[in-house]
Amino acid sequence: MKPLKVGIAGLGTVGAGVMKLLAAQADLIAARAGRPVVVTAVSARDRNRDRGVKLDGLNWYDDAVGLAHDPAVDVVVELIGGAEGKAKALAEAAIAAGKTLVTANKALLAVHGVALAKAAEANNVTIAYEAAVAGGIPVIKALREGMAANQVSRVAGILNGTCNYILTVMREEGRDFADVLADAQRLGYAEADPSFDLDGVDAAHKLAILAGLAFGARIDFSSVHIEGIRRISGIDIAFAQELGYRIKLLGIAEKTEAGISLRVHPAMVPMEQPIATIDGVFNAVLMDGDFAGPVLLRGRGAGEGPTASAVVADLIDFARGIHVPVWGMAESALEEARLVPMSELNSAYFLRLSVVDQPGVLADVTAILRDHGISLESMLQRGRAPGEAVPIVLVTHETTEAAVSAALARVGTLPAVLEPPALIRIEPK
Ligand SMILES: NC(=O)c1ccc[n+]([C@@H]2O[C@H](COP(=O)([O-])OP(=O)(O)OC[C@H]3O[C@@H](n4cnc5c(N)ncnc54)[C@H](O)[C@@H]3O)[C@@H](O)[C@H]2O)c1
Ligand SMILES: N[C@@H](CCO)C(=O)O
Ligand code: NA
Repeated sequence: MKPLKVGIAGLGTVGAGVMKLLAAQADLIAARAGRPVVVTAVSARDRNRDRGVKLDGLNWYDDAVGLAHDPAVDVVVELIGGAEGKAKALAEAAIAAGKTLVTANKALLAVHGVALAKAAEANNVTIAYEAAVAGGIPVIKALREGMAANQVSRVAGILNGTCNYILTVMREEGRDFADVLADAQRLGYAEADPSFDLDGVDAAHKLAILAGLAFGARIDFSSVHIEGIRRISGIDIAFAQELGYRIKLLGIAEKTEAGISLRVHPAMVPMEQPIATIDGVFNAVLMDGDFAGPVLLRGRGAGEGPTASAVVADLIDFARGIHVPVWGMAESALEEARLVPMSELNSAYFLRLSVVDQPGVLADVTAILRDHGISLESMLQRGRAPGEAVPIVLVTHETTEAAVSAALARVGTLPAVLEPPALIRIEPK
C-alpha cells in the first residue's frame, strides 16, 4: 500500500513527540492504518537544534507554508500554535491546496474554527484536532462520533493540565505558585505563553471547541466568561479542604431553553464528585447525552506522549479514509444560539474576606447580604487578632451571580474590609 506522507510544522514538545511516536510504533501504526505513516517534510524555526529526532532525508522548509505545496505531503500537521500568524497561514494554505489538516491548536480552532471548516468543506477536506482538547483523552472522537446520536446538554470538566498540576502541587506540598509553574513548563505542559494557562484562556479555547461540537452551534469565543487561577491562594485551598471541597479550574458549557452558557473559572468541587479526585496533569470531561446519559472520560491532558498519541490517532483515521465533518455536521447546519449572560447564573458561593477583627464587622457584612436576598449556609473565622486582619469565610446558599456581584461591590466599600473579597463558585453536590 502507498504510505501516507506527512508534513509536520513545529518541532517543539508535540512535534518532536509525534516524530518519536511514529518511529517507535511504525509497524503497529502501519498495521492499524492499513499502510505506513511516514514523515516526509518538516518545518521549524531552527534546523540545527537537537530535538532527539532524525531529520535526515526529509524535505525542510524555513517557511512552514511550503509544506502545503509539497507534492510529497498528503496531510499537513500544524504544531506551531497560536490563533494567528504562521499557524493560521499554514492551515489556510493546506486547506486551499486540498490537504487535510491535523492540528493540536485549540486557539486557532476556537477563534477561526467555523471559517476554516467552511473552507475545508469547499475543498472537500477535513480538519482533525483530537490533540487540541484534553491531550491524550479521545474526547473529540467521543463527542463527534460516539455521542453523535445524542442531544448533548452539558459538557464540563478540567481542561487545563498546567492549572490542575499547579493546584494539586500547591495543595499537596504547600509550594508557591510560581515555583510549581516552572515545573509544569519543564514537563512540557504549559503553553508557549503560560498566561494562557493561568488566566483560563487555554481552557476557554477548549471549552469553545467542545461546546461547538456538543451543541452543533457557532460559538463566538469572546462570549466565554473566563477567570483563571492566579487569585487562588493557599488559604483558599486550606478552607476548601476543611469544608469538604477541592478547588479545580473548570470549564462548563450548558444548553438550556434560555440558551448556551460558557464559563471557565475556579470552582469548589464537593469531594464526593469524581472530578474532585482528578489530580496533577490529568483532565476529565463529563458529557450528558439525552440517550447515552452521563459519560466521563479522564486521562492525561498535556505533555509530549499523550498529545502525540492524539495527533497520530488522527493520522491513522486519515490513512484509513475516515472523513468526519469538522464540527460533526456541515458548517451551514450550525445553529446561532442565544448566549446566557453570567449575571443569570445560579450558584452557591464561597466568599473570603480579609477584615479587621473588631465588633460589628460581621453584622455589617451579613446585613448587606440580607439586603441582596442572599442566605448563608455557614460561616468560618479562624484565629483572633483584635484590631488586626483576619480571614472570614461565608458560604452562601444558591443565589444569582447578579446578587452576589452587587453585594460584594458594597461589602468591598466597608472600611473594615481590607482587600477585595475572594469569590469561588461552588459546584452542586
Ligand atoms: N504541550 C502540550 O502538552 C500540548 C498539548 C495539547 C496541545 N498543544 C498545542 O500544540 C501546539 C504546539 O505546542 P508545543 O507544546 O509543542 O509548543 P512548543 O513551543 O514546544 O513548540 C512549538 C514549535 O513551533 C516552532 N515554531 C514557531 N514558529 C514557527 C514557524 N513560523 N514555523 C515553524 N515552526 C515554528 C517553535 O520553534 C517550537 O519548536 C500548540 O498549539 C499547543 O497549544 C500542546
Ligand atoms: N497547556 C495545555 C496543554 C494541553 O492542551 C495544558 O496545560 O492543558
Ligand atoms: Na484529546
